[in-house]
Amino acid sequence: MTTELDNQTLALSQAIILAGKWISGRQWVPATGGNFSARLDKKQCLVTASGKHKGHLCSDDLLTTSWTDQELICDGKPSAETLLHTQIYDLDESAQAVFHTHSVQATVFSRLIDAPSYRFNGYEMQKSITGNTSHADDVRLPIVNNSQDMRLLAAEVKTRWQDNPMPYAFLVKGHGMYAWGDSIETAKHHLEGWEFLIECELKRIQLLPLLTDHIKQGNGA
Ligand SMILES: CSC[C@@H](O)[C@@H](O)C(=O)COP(=O)(O)O
Ligand SMILES: [Zn+2]
Repeated sequence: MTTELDNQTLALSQAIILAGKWISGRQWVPATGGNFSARLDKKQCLVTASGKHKGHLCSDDLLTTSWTDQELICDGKPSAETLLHTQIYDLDESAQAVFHTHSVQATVFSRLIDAPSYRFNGYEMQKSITGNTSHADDVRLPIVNNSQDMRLLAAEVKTRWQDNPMPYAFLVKGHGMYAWGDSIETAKHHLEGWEFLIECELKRIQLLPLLTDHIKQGNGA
């Protein structure tokens, strides 16, 4: 049993380290921003240690952490935002991995929107988010206000979830994105899908004031 757990921990650590290199390569975790985790069981996960560069993680930077409600038990200093990860695991029993990123596009976009969520519609890539089957359907990305108090932020996520289960991601205003999935691979797909959708929408918003009827009508004969 112990050997089995060690092998599972080792495999998940390696997968998170690789994901960190990929995410860092996309410029989504500058400096020591971002944090990652993978579920070990119902109330235990492997989470990145606080203050590490997420593109250069080693296996010692992945800490086994258990929790009950908002109490964390860990031999070490887990991510300052671990409570958001554990909140997601508690709210979504299917969640197996959580990635938190600080991309420029998600950070800027979240600051432009003065509403609790943003509606995406018309993008084929909406189908990269589990449960979405058409570009023609709406998918709303929640935006929660930032706070340095993780208990407060986790409680806010819980309240918002109870109103509307979240589409495997949410934005924290002026801060970044949380994305998750039922495996490390799916969590990466959700992260990449949402980053793509945000980038498209941000570009569309930027270009809208420059759009002329001439361009709209196909740029002439
Ligand atoms: C570079 S400061 C960013 C932190 O305040 C925080 O938002 C973050 O994402 C990383 O915190 P960490 O404790 O390393 O997991
Ligand atoms: Zn952060």
